[in-house]
Amino acid sequence: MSRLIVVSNRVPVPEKGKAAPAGGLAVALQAALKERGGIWMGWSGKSSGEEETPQIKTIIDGKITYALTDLTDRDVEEYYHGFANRVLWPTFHYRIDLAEYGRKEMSGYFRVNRFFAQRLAPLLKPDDVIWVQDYHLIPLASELRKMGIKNRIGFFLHIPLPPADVLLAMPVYDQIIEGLAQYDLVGFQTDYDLANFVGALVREGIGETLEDGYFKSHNRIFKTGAYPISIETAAFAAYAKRAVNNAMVKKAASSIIGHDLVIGVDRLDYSKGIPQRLDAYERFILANPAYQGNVSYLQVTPKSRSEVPEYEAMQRQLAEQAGRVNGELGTVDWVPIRYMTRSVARPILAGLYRLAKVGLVTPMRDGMNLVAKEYIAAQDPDDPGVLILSRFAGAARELKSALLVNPYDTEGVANAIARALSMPLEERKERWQKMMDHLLVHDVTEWCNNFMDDLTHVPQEGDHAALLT
Ligand SMILES: O=P(O)(O)OC[C@H]1O[C@H](O[C@H]2O[C@H](CO)[C@@H](O)[C@H](O)[C@H]2O)[C@H](O)[C@@H](O)[C@@H]1O
Ligand SMILES: O=c1ccn([C@@H]2O[C@H](COP(=O)(O)OP(=O)(O)O)[C@@H](O)[C@H]2O)c(=O)[nH]1
Repeated sequence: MSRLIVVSNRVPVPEKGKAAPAGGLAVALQAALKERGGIWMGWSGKSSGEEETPQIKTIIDGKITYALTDLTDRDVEEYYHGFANRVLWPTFHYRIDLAEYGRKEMSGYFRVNRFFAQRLAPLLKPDDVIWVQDYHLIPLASELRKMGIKNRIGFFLHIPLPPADVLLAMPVYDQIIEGLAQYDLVGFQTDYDLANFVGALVREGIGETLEDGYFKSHNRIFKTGAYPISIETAAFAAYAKRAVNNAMVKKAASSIIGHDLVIGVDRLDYSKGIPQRLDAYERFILANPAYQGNVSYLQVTPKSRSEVPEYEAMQRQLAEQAGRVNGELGTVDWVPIRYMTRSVARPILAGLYRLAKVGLVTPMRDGMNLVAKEYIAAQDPDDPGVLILSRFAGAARELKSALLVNPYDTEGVANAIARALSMPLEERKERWQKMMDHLLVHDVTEWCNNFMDDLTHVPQEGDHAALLT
């Protein structure tokens, strides 16, 4: 069996003495790496300051080698904060109004990808299979190909892929698309993302669909597909069941006696629709005064990408908004919104999800949204809560028994909260069971296996020649 080489911006290096893994993606990829042996390469998350040529540091854990590199201050600024998070992230989340195009950041992005390719190439063997994760590393295959690397290379995009009119607003869209065409398999979260990709290229006359998901563009043939990512469903359900004994979960449980709990869990990001959600919750309380004093809304929102101005501004905006709503609606013995910016470990989150009668997941746009899936997995089968889910999250393509909402419709979301809190047990059970059955089959191991099966069977670079003539 050929080795697997995973490349991603962040690398979940296991920490000594820490039993709980970082998340479903890490669990699945580490399992695949353990089976085949291989390397997980990426950014260490640290800066080397001014030092221009940081070297790879390796950490060996059984059959897995973690290969990490620092980046210079300039690289972090231009590649990560700059192009990845101020151009690709907003554009791919349909927010061209927030995209900041700068030549310096664009060239920094391509430079860092070249640097990753230079560091990776000497570690490769001819039959290794390479799997690149996410928008930070789109040009990596192109750089590897320039160096003569012929291995099978797959790419999975964790975020949405917008339609042509949005995608093409990005000045370097042609280099980004050409970069994708250098892979052998390009995977998206949903059929909608895939259709947007194919539609954009066909409309612009730079791509052509072939049979079986194959696609022709930039003088290459590659496979495309939708591979919805998921969670380690059974394990997560077990965490939630066990979490009743956790001290923090017990404290939370005793603080909501006689109250219904509504929960929201999101990285602090404009794509997650948190201000719009707070508005909807406020509207719900104002329209349903009987719930005043009887419902608590816990919003867990760890800070993220604080160096990017839009994120920094949002931190202030949200704190003010939660404070204002609490000031206006709160009473001596009731706080309507419990707002936390500290992050919570997943096994504890599992317990908090289980306490909540309603899971509020209302992004304006989201690649998948694993919180939605975790909320379902964490429920008590005898008394499950209700998931309110934005139709613009990738998860909505699968979790069709959730209460699907449009996050731009404040009143619609407010009504959904009222409906969820009063939903009869039988309906809750029926909706939950359908979603849980789906997630037990379509878990993160299945996601990983499906992608790997396709990647190991696509024709290798050079074997397409006949098809191209
Ligand atoms: O690494 P950060 O800049 O701190 O950001 C954290 C991650 O955010 C994004 O997550 C996405 O992937 C999820 C799993 O596929 C998906 O459910 C979610 O909808 C996406 O937003 C990003 O894509 C990751 O690369 C980041 O590490
Ligand atoms: O305090 C927190 C908040 C979130 N998460 C985890 O972060 C992930 C968020 O993934 P999602 O796909 O919902 O969104 P992303 O942040 O990747 O855009 C989920 O596994 C959450 O359990 C966590 O461990 N602690």
